[in-house]
Amino acid sequence: MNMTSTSALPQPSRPATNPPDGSLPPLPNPKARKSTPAPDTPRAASPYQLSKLRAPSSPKPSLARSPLSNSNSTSNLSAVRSASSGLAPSSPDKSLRRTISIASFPQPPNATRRPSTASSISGIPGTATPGSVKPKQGSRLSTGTTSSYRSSKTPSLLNGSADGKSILADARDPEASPAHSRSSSAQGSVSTSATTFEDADDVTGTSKSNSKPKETKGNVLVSVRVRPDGNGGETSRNHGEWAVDGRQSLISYRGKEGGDYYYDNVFTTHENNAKVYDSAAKRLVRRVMEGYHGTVFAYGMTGTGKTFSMQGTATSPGVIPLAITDIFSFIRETPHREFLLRVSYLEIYNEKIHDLLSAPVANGGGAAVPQQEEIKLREDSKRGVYATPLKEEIVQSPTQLLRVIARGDHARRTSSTQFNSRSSRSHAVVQIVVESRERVPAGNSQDKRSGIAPGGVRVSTLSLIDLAGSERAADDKERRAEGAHINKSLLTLGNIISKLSENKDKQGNPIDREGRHLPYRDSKLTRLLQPALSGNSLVSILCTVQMVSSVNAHTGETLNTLKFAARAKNNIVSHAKKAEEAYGSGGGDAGSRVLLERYRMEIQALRGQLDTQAKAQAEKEMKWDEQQFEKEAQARHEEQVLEMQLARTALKERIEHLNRLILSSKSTGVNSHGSLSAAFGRLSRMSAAESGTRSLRSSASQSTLGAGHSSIRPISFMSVNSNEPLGAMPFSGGSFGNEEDDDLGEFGDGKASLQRQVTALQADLSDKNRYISTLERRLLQARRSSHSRMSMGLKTGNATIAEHPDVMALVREKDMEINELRIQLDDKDRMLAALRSAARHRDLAAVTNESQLPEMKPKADATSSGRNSPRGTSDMAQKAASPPAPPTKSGEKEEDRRKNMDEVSRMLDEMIQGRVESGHLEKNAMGNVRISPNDSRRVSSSAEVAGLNPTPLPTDGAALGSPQT
Ligand SMILES: Nc1ncnc2c1ncn2[C@@H]1O[C@H](COP(=O)(O)OP(=O)(O)OP(=O)(O)O)[C@@H](O)[C@H]1O
Repeated sequence: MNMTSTSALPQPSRPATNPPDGSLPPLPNPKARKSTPAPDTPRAASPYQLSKLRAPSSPKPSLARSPLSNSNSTSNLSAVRSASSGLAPSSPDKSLRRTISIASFPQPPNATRRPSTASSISGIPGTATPGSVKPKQGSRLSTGTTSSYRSSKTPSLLNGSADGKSILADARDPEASPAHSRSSSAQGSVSTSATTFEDADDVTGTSKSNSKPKETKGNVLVSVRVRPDGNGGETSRNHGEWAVDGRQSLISYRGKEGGDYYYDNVFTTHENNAKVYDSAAKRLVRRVMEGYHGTVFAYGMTGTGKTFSMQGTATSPGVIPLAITDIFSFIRETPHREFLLRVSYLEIYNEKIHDLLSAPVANGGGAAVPQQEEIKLREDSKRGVYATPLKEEIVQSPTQLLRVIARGDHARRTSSTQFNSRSSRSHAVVQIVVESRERVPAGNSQDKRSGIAPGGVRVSTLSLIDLAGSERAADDKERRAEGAHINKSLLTLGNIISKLSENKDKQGNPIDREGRHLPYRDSKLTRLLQPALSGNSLVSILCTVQMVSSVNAHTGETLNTLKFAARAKNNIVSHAKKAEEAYGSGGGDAGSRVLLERYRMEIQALRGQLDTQAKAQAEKEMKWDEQQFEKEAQARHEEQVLEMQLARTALKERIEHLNRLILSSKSTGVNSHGSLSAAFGRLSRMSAAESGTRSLRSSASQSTLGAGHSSIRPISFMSVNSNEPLGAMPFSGGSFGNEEDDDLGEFGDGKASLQRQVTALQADLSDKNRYISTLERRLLQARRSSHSRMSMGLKTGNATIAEHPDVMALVREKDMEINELRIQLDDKDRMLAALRSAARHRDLAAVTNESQLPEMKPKADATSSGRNSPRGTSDMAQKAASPPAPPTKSGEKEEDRRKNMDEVSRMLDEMIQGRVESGHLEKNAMGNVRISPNDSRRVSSSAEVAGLNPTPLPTDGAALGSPQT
């Protein structure tokens, strides 16, 4: 997460005018200090493999050559260690450090060093040499020819020499650094405590300094590191007029203005970055984690190894990466507190402050990167001096932190100079703000939920500063301008340090011994360092020098650096104390900048919101459930309504269909005369009983019914369509023009399903069938009644005639005559038919005989031709009717005639028998026949209604009295 904020160097939570009472809790320190002036044995590699990390043999390696991604790998670390160990593979001072990767980030290496028998004095023989001071065992020397600077071994937070005095206090302080030996890690982590040296002075906690030690000066560490010769590393211990005694922390110069310079640490050319870190920065870093502000800065001439010491290389990480590793080690090993880290990175270039974390990534080659908005320095009573606006990034792992810093390094301005192919042209300030708070006990869920911790939030700042190197005027104009700014700021820094005193004005501002204000505002660097220089912070100054005997120019610069270091050691007074714990966003030192507190409050607020939202959500869900239930009920209701509607629609359709049928019936009647149509509509469904009195002349209708009309056509229509006289119908005729429409309407109705239509039609059909049967019955009745009426009408109509017996008799007589004539006529017809039949038979027999008797044919032909009588049926009939022709042979002719007569007789008998059977004739016992007494009446009736009686009644005739007649 990125966040823009402001950054400032450590600021006291209490006024600087109120120094702490008594001694500060010291770090636990081993009592045995053994000098381990091992060669520059590389410390275990750290993940700090960044763009600006420089390999000793290959300055300014690119980022691509040292990918950060390898940083966390234990195997890589091992590989790096083994590779780097090649520098002194057979050294008797070979490091015994053991580095084990723990969990997700690398652990600081252990410092288990054997007491070295090698001399820690570089350039100074183990034995006294002319012009030098022979160091005494167990004591520090302060002899010198011209001057002598001695580090005040004051019991302090940083040098651990106060341990003996404050052991009880330290034990009571739960937040003091864990025991120096952290080898108790469950995962096998190793000690992160500083490498220590066996030193009698430290054991007793006393100093052999000539001057009386000041308590608070122990909070400032000053170290000098000698860079190896540039010609392939350190090859000679002889620095000419210089003598370096790492064990004694002594640098002696035997030239002009020579003297002995004692410091807290003097690192020879053999000592590596790990040693430098352990001795110069480690304790400070751990104190920062405990709540103190701390500042580490590297000061020195260009090319002497400031950046090398602060950043290191991939194989030899410097102070910054080792500090980062230690920070996370501390966090991991301090489970009772929780931490929040944020980091910012700025540079002061040409007296302007730039945010290196907001800068766009440089396009390679170390070219100057266009910077964004300039950062201003501001000051307020609470925060002191701070830069704004400055981006701060919250980091959660060493890798992440290293990446952030690597990004800043990449953006930092560097250029090639006379003394350094990749010279830093700016002062770079990394600030790591550490917020910590007592962790809520694990079981206390109530407190955990409320976010209320036993203590407040403590905020401390670790400032890691790589200053630009002082340098002589360069040939290049740009370099000269940069150098001028750099030199000016460094000069200001030196001036301020030289004027530092414990004096303060009434407002608490530091003043020099003459009562003048210190010129912090003369440069951005001193302004930014003001809180640290004013005593609010633990301070560790690492001065780098290079002693090249052949280069005289270096001597002056080296002496200047050594003097700067000596003044810093003597003048800077630190009253550093633990930062106050902040409660709430408004209280305490950091106030609203305390992210941990802000986060706590934010978490609380968010929890509250979460609860509210959860409640709201629950209510919403309940409402939603209710709504869903209602919706479902509504849906069910709607479904039911729909079903009902469908049912109603179906019923309606059925009703409409039925109504349409009714209307159709109406329309077939007379749509223009509704009353009759309605009547007929009803009539069409009337049962036989209901319509029994109605008369329907329907012979035509009957024929129409069977005439192939559509079975679905209403019967009423068919009845009417029969062109019956209107007067004969129970209704008057009308327009049938709607019939087709009705039919179309019935079947063109898309709403009714086919099934319903079929059902309706079936129902209709059955209705019509019933109606047809009713009509048929009625027709039958009508015909019967018609016959009876006609008979009755005849009787009724003849009533007057019957009143006249003569007329009646006459009529009867005439009727009888007519009947008799008819019977005779019929008989004659029958006779004629019988005769013709007989003639046919005869002709047939004749033809048969001729075919059987061919020899007789000429005779027969001759006979026939001789009489010229015609042949054929008519001839035969004539023969049958007329007397038989004289036979050519008497026997045959007689036979034929007899046959013909027999046949005629038989036919007549059959006819008479038929009459007798039908009742027209009566036969008595004698075989004689006569006309039946009832026959005359039947004949007359039949004559009158011949059209209705298809069977003609034969009348008796006297001529038919016997078959012989
Ligand atoms: N102790 C050392 N051991 C090995 N090489 C070193 C050491 N100190 C410095 N160097 C090498 O010397 C060169 C210059 O070092 P460095 O850039 O750190 O100097 P600097 O003081 O930061 O210079 P500047 O002020 O110009 O930035 C680099 O190549 C670096 O690797």
